[in-house]
Amino acid sequence: MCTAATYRTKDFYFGRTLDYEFSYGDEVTVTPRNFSFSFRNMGLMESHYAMIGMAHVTEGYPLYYDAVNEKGLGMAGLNFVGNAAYKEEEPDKDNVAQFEFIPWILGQCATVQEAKALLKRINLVKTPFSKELPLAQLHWMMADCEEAITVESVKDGIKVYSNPVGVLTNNPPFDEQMFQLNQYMHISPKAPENLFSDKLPLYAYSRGMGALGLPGDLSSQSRFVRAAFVKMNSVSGDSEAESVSQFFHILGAVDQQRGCCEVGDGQYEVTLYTSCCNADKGIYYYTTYENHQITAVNLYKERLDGTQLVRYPLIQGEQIKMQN
Ligand SMILES: C[C@H](CCC(=O)NCCS(=O)(=O)O)[C@H]1CC[C@H]2[C@@H]3CC[C@@H]4C[C@H](O)CC[C@]4(C)[C@H]3C[C@H](O)[C@]12C
Repeated sequence: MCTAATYRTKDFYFGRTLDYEFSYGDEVTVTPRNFSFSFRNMGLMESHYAMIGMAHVTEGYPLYYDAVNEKGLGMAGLNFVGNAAYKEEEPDKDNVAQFEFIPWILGQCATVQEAKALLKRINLVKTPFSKELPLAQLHWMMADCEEAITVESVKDGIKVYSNPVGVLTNNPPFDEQMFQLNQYMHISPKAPENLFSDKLPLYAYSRGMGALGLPGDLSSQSRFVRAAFVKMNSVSGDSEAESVSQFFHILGAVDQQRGCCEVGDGQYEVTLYTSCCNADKGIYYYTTYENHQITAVNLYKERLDGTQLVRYPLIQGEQIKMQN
C-alpha cells in the first residue's frame, strides 16, 4: 500500500509513503532539462522541465515513482491492482507507456490545468519497460499549489477526478474512496457531546474521543480516511522546519510497521520510505524504514541545464545522535 498527500503552508508540499515488501533499488534522482527522453511512441523530448523524485534507474532511464518539477507540479504513482487497465496504441492519441507517464506530464506541464489539457489526448498503453520489469498497475495523484487530481486508466478509459482532499491511497477507485468519507462525517478533533441519549449520563472520559471510529487498520480505504482526517485538520507553523515536520507527522498516521501486514511467505509490507518535497523550493526530503533522520536533496544545487541524471542512493541505517 502507499499513501500520497499534499500540504500547504507558506510553501506547497507533495509527498508519499511507499509501502512494499522489497525495494527495487530507489534513488533520489534529478533529471536535468536536457536529459533526452525517448518515448516509445511519442518521439524524442530533448528539453523539458527539470524534475526531482524517487526513481529506480535502469538502462539509463529514470523510472519515477513520484516526482516534482521545477514549476512545482507533483505526481505520484500508487498501486491500483485489479482496476488499472492500459490499452493498445490508437491513432490520433498521445500513446504514452505507463512507465513514461510521469516524465511525459512533468516534462511539459507547469500546472494541473495544463496537465488536464494534455490528459484529454492521452492513451496509456500497455508497453512494458522490459521483460524484467513488467507493467505496474498504478493510478496517480497530480497536484500543484492550487489543486489536486486523481488519474485512473480503467477498462472504460481515462478517468480524471478532482481530488479536494489531496490524499490518495490504493483500491477501490477514487470516486468510491471519496464516497466512503460520508461514513465518517461525525468524526471530529473536538470533544464529543452526549447525543446518544439525554437519559444517560454519558461523558467524555478521555481526550481524543471525537475521533472514535476513525479506522486504525492498514487497508487502503482505512488509510485514506485516516490520512484525510489528519491532513484536513492539520495545524502547523509555516516555517520550513515546522511544515516538513508536520508533513511527516501526517504521513506517520499511515506508517506500516513490519509484522502487521503479512503478504505471504513470512514477508511483510512496510513503509520503505516516506517523502516530502517542497514543490516551490525543489527540496526532496525523505526518511526510510531504517533511517528516521530526515535527509534532503536540493534540485537547485544541481546543474539544471545538464544532460545527465544525478542520482543519490538512499542513506540507510538509523542515524542516532548520542547526547552524552
Ligand atoms: C510497488 C510500488 C507500489 C507500492 C504499493 O502500492 N504497494 C501496495 C500493494 S497493494 O496496494 O496491496 O496492491 C510501485 C509504485 C511505483 C512503481 C514503479 C513505477 C516505475 C516502474 C514501472 C514499471 O512498469 C515497473 C517497474 C517500476 C520501477 C515500478 C515498480 C513498482 O511497481 C512501484 C515501485
